[in-house]
Amino acid sequence: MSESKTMFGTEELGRLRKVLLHNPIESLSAVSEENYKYHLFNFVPNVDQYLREHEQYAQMLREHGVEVLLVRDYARQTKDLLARLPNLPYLHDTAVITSKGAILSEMCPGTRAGEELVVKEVLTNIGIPIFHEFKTQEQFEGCLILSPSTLMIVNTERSSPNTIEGFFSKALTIFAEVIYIEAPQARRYMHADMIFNRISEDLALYFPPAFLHAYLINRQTRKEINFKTYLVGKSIELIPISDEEQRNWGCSFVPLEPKKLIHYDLALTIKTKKLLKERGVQIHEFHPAALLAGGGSLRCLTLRLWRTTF
Ligand SMILES: NC(=O)NCCC[C@H](N)C(=O)O
Repeated sequence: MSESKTMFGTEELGRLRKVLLHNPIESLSAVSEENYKYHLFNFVPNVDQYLREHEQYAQMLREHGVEVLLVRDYARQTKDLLARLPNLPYLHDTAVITSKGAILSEMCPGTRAGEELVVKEVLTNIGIPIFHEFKTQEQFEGCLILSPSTLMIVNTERSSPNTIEGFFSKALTIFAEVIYIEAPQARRYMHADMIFNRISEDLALYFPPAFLHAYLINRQTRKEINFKTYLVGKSIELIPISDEEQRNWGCSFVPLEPKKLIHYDLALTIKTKKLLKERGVQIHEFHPAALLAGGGSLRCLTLRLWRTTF
């Protein structure tokens, strides 16, 4: 395989090398007292402060050796769309990058519709092919790669079960198995990273009440499983987080490398931080204020393009 072919893909749980971010200079001031709910914000952001915090986060990634690409440097034909997409910074929801190319989301109707057009152009200009894109009437806002062999898809309020069903066979051309989770349809569980995330090969955080049903799907069979038992059988320890931690994006962190994360300082309680420290986990904390307006975590702000084994 040539070097350029290996410069994207996030299946490996090793080091985070390259990400895509978007600082929403053109769109954020459009979010007002009248429309912030329509725009899926929790409150009206302080624009200057939001952009400052976003830059601090980008700088933190660079200091940890991560290459940071910006949407504005790669969007050409779609540049005009940047002014009307205030949620474009939450790039994590718009695509998942495999070593075969991007699984491009189909954002729900409303304020986020159209983000995928920008992301498609940007990824193409970066040199990342599109492995799969959905039809315009479908709904799919991301999934989680657990390992080179396992993809996890959660049915949330931002996806349609039919869309997910139609994607299984394509997903199974890359992954040996798909874990499909039915979660409660509520904003607090809007995307998969709100209920589960892996810290290393053998450790993960999760919010048990969100796992209503879990299914294991491979090319031959489909069966209901107990999510925890299945992962414990693969020697993965699952640490449950509390209701409050889940609401504070407890599972939604950015793994820099196994057992080394960037996370909001307010996401986890002292008790969980202690459990993680005892297992050798290092957390680099970031304090958000204006960033909280958008209702997303640092992970949501980060489209991970490339991770390597080491
Ligand atoms: N993965 C995530 O949970 N993303 C956060 C997205 C926040 C955005 N304002 C939204 O509601 O879609």
